[in-house]
Amino acid sequence: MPNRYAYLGPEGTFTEAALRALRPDESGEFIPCSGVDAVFAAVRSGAADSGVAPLENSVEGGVTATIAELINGAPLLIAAEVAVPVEFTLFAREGVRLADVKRVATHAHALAQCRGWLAEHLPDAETFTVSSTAAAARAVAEPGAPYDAAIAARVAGERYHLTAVAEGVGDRSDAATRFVHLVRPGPLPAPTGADRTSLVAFLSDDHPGALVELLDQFAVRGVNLTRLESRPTGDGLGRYCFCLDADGHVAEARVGEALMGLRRICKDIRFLGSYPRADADTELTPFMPARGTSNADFHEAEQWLAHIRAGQVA
Ligand SMILES: O=C(O)C(=O)C[C@]1(C(=O)O)C=C[C@@H](O)C=C1
Repeated sequence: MPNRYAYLGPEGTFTEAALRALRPDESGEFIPCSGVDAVFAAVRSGAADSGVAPLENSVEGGVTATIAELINGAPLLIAAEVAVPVEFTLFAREGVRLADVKRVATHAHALAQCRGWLAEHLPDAETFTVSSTAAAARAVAEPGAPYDAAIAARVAGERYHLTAVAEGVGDRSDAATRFVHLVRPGPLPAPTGADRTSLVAFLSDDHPGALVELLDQFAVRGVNLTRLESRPTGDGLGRYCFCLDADGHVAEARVGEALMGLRRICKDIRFLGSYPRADADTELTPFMPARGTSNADFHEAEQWLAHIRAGQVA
């Protein structure tokens, strides 16, 4: 049976482009979902074997719907990631000129990345957010569409037979979104030497320095953090948990020990996976572990302790 992949649809989303880049086989079945929550639900229920969702954007930051699903509900693991460049085009039905555009639809994250362009070129246009950029393009293509134009990926414009009214409407031409491949809990991908570990930490109590203690668990073991985001737990104002991405794989001593340190000081930890880093081959500066924090250093110290415990004190 081919692999069934759930993704934020419909056809033509940036998420679909991410899925095409991520999937290990060419034969999979694509299951377009109407929201990130539906992607998670499909993977959790087994309706899909895995799913793809956007996690963070280089301009607008974290994708709240994905982060909320990762924190809450039945746990899923991140098995892989990919960064996709996001370039936005303003699409309309044939014959519509820029001056005719009064109502623009797109995804909230896309809108946030095109605000400057819209303010300059369509200052009077009303904007509407829909479930995805491709959903906006599809809606514009329908007869009697409630919108004049959609901001979407080039493939979405082609898929729904729209005409490009303006290209490169994003405020940053170098914008990129990081997508994650979600699976039900199971064996972890093997370490590659350039991996990332994601988790959510729930503090035991609120006291001065609580966040510093948490960060210290990584710092003293020479583990580099690549993302730290606080999200409300939902248990009342001022109650937050912390979503972290760290360099390295949980199979590495340095990362494993940091996680054990967190386990000792936190109320709860949700492990979200260790998986190959998408930017591994673009890394310019090789990672140099701080003194005493290389995997070899950890291994040597562990052996030393084992000898002492075994009564083999030299
Ligand atoms: O609407 C889409 O095409 C998506 O894949 C979602 C999404 C997002 O959630 O940020 C992905 C990349 C772009 O930043 C805009 C929208």
